Amino acid sequence: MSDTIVDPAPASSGPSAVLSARPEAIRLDPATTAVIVVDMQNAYATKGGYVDEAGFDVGPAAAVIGRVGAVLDTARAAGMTVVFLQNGWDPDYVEAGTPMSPNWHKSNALKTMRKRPELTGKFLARGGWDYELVDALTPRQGDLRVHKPRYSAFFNSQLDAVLRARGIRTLVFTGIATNVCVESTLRDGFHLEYFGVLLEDATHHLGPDFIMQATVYNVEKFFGWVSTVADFQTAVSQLPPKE
Ligand SMILES: NC(=O)N/C=C\C(=O)O
Repeated sequence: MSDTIVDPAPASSGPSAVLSARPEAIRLDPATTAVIVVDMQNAYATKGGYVDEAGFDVGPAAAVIGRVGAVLDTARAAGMTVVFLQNGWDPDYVEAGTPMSPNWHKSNALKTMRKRPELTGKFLARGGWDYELVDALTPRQGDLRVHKPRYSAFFNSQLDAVLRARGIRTLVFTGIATNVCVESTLRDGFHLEYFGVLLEDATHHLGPDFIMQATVYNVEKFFGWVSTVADFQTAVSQLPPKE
């Protein structure tokens, strides 16, 4: 582990915390840091939702819900911005695209509904249970919600504008799925000059375990920093509480 501390907001004069991370520690300034909660919707974290019905394992999501909640309590107390992302489309699936869109071909939600017509309209439609955030992670006053129609939250969404308007420089990632929407958004954030931190145990992947390891390797080596919920709590809980 190196002694370097990466500082995304060196001009900031307020209190900051140093987060233990790989490959280097990173300074978190609460005024310029947002916790991004990726798609903690029934679709991705609850039995009977889209990924469960499509054959993926949602079992580990229950523990992730608790860990994300703990991260949010710590972040809100320190005055960090909290952004909930919600993946999906309008109830008529216009935003999902036509066969001219790769999304129409690759989305396992759309494919499962085409294969099992009795499920048509159930998955990821705004206004439906599957699209809703899990009950335990209901947004609080001051938290932001951003709708997104593709894996990366930086495409066809308000995310970049919302973050820039608040002077956010650092994005702390939690949510599902590590290897799809979390990684896509962290990567695109890197290309837009955001500093991305993955709290690995506050995420869950879709697919075999090696795919989680691949994302962690990619983030640590190429796109950002990797840390844990306990290290985030230790660092951020030492900050003075927000007035
Ligand atoms: N939230 C996600 O990572 N979603 C992954 C797959 C999908 O939405 O089909």
